[in-house]
Amino acid sequence: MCGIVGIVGQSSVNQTIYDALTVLQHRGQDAAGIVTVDKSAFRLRKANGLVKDVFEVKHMQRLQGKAGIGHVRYPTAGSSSASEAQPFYVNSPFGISLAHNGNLTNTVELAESLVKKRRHVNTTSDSEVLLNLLADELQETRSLTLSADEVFDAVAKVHAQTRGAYAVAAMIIGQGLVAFRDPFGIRPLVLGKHETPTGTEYMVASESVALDAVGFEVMRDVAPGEAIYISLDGQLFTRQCAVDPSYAPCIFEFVYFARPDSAMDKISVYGSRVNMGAKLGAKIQKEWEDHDIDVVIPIPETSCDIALEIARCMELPYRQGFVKNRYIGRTFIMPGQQERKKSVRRKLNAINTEFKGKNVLLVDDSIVRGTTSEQIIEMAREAGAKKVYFASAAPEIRFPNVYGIDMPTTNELIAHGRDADEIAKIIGADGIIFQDLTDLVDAVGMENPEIKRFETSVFDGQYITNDVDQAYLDHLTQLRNDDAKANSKDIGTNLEMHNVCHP
Ligand SMILES: O=P(O)(O)OC[C@H]1O[C@H](OP(=O)(O)OP(=O)(O)O)[C@H](O)[C@@H]1O
Ligand SMILES: NC(=O)CC[C@H](N)C(=O)O
Ligand SMILES: [Mg+2]
Repeated sequence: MCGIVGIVGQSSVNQTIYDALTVLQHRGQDAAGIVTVDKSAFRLRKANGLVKDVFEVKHMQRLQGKAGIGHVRYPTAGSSSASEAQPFYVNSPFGISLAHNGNLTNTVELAESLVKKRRHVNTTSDSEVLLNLLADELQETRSLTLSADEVFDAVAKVHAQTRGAYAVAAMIIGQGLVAFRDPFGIRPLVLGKHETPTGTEYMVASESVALDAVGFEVMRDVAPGEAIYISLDGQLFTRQCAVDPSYAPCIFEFVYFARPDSAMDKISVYGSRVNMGAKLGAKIQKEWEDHDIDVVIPIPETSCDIALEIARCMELPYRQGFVKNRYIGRTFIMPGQQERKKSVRRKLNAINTEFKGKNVLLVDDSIVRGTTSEQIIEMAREAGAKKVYFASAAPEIRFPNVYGIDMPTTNELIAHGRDADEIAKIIGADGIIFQDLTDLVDAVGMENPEIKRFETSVFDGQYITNDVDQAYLDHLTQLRNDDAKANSKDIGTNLEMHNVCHP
């Protein structure tokens, strides 16, 4: 899902960006990077790995400057090679560095158009394409000092050509920080500030929790299609740059990706998860009137808030039957199925006494590939459970995601072409129940009734950008099935190309 941060500060920003990235680590565990503006030069450090491993003291010392951007990566396009870690850099015009959360759906066409404009894209990343597109539009301005309007005009032209999902923070050397969000606001972006004796500092980030953690006050969400420009002397400008913007934020952010202590588009992630629990609890009671469930047990970590509410609604005990190893990251966003599979048992362990002789209802936020549920049910039985029921706070996921979640192929989705009974059989559950899509939309939407629509394509196959057809999905399957990804891992480890990235 990737996390992005951008700051124009009054003093060194390296530590603040680092701290913000650690708080956004749940959005991407594969690679991390920071770029700062040190007078007239960019300082860059990026590599594969977690934030704590990528940045050593020597890197932090080199990341000087009062403005910068940062990124944590969960690859959803291109390869997982270190050369596709972000931020990306182009030297003209000015020198621009860009961090992107999301996924473009017309990368191939855009890349072809850039070739015709004699622009070189050195990796297979859609984010590098986006950077070159922005650079190309800024190139048109010809002025040595950019006005906010010139920056916004360039963003408007980027919107006009780009399809898909994108929340972006880009630093233009000698000028300022530009941040923008796609016209549907599929990916989140929030703006905040911090008053200091020498002036106001501004920050953009994927989630409000990043601002909270570094002492910035949340001002508001960046609107769909809107761009924010903060000049390096600290002036804030904003403009709507899309022709027909309308809200359709990705509902999966609320189901799984975002941290519960974040608010996105004025929707409390925690609140929406509690609502999901209430809706699902009511459905279970209605559909399984004579159930024999003894206890509700969450599958840590994301589902805990949901399971607690289900238990409350059903007047059943809630018990933490699984203990999570805090040193293992999120399994769903790991790059390969082998790794994901191995990690479940390393990550979660059952407390036998909580299962012995009981009929348990296991709760998860979602079932995607079924990697977690299948192994967890096995563990529950090994721990002595009599019957194991399963509840998912999201409906059946039957369609690929093309907007920044790595679910590119239908075949890997356990619910694709299967009904609930068939899914229960595969994962070994005695019964399974899924949230209805209308209930999920209500659960999230009731936190902010102003948002009338969400991006729900993984559940209903309706792609909001209207440009996704079967041919595109087939192309994606070819590009990003597990075998293709495994083969492309080592391609292009060309970090040394980046002249500002020292070892
Ligand atoms: O059906 P699957 O393909 O297994 O995917 C779904 C599971 O993956 C996620 O957990 P994850 O371990 O990534 O993170 P969490 O600790 O935040 O729950 C999600 O919360 C589900 O448990
Ligand atoms: N999850 C994301 O937002 C990924 C951003 C970009 N598509 C990449 O793969 O690097
Ligand atoms: Mg989970």
